[in-house]
Amino acid sequence: MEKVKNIAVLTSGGDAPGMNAAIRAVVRACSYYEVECFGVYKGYEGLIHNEMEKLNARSVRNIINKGGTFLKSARSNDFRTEEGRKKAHDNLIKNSIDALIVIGGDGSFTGALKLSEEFNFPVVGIPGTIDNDINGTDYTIGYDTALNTVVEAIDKIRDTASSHNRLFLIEVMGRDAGDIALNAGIGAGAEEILIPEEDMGIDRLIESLRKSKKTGKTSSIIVVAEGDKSGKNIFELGEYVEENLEDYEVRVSVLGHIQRGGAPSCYDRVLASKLGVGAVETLLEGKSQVMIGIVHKQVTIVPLTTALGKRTHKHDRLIKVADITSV
Ligand SMILES: Nc1ncnc2c1ncn2[C@@H]1O[C@H](COP(=O)(O)OP(=O)(O)OP(=O)(O)O)[C@@H](O)[C@H]1O
Ligand SMILES: O=P(O)(O)OC[C@H]1O[C@](O)(CO)[C@@H](O)[C@@H]1O
Ligand SMILES: [Mg+2]
Repeated sequence: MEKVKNIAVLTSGGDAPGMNAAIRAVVRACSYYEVECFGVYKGYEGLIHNEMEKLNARSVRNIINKGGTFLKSARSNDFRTEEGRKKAHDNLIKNSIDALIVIGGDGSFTGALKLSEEFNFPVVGIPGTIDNDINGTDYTIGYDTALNTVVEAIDKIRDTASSHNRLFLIEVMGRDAGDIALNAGIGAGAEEILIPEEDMGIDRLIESLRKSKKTGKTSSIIVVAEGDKSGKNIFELGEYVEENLEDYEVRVSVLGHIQRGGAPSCYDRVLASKLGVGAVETLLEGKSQVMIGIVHKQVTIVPLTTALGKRTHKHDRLIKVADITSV
């Protein structure tokens, strides 16, 4: 691979708090290592439509503390097609860009890998998603902030649940991953947690709630991940619980997109800074088709194919902790 002189960076998929901090770190690492940096707007959509501009160290001032992504993000259907990726590649070449950093989730990495394989173009991924659903990294950028947002929201709901002796079902994000539900659920002291990776069974849920009522509980919080396996949406689940559990008034709360916003936590800012610098250094070392992640506090480099593979990370221990601590 020839020496990298011009690097482009984009954010893609659902935005996540800390994406700005990651862009800032990429831009400033480029400045440190004296390579040009281009910011691409609106993820792969912007690449297809040639929406990019040169960034310098001053372009990214005062953004480390801001949620969202100033480069904007998008879900691009066109990039899923070979034709779309060809347009994107043509624009990279037209702007003399010789490597691309993609900050995003699993879908964004899948797209990056395809682009790289089809055109032999160097890419490095930085995991940026609140879902924490990427293999080969302990944390993704935005996850810690989202957890804190969820815990704060559940704490507030607990106040009203307790005042009215009610049972609340609270839906959190996570189509395929229970990380937010499980960790925020434990952190907020939820009685039950439903996640996509584990089918608890509705009858066991009712039984368990009935038991805890008998032990003197007067209100309950059930955290439900979007992709839970009950086969019912959260409102249907709420109705089912109300019909099958005596003496409880049930309410449903969907936390929604507040989980994606807000100022990044210090953890996410530092993580984003480490991974942003690591991504530029990795490209300058001539590596490609890899993700920069964090494992046991160490920045690590793993193939994108590994990042996209089945997660080795298991929830078993946390599920047990949740069971023991929620009685
Ligand atoms: N199979 C694929 N082939 C090509 N491009 C893809 C593919 N999957 C996803 N992409 C591209 O990546 C973009 C982002 O993917 P996706 O919407 O799955 O979000 P993500 O990166 O997984 O983030 P999050 O899950 O946090 O929202 C898609 O809009 C699309 O442009
Ligand atoms: O509203 P959107 O952008 O389609 O995204 C919703 C999805 O994105 C995620 O928040 C990840 O960013 C998922 O947990 C959620 O299912
Ligand atoms: Mg995803």
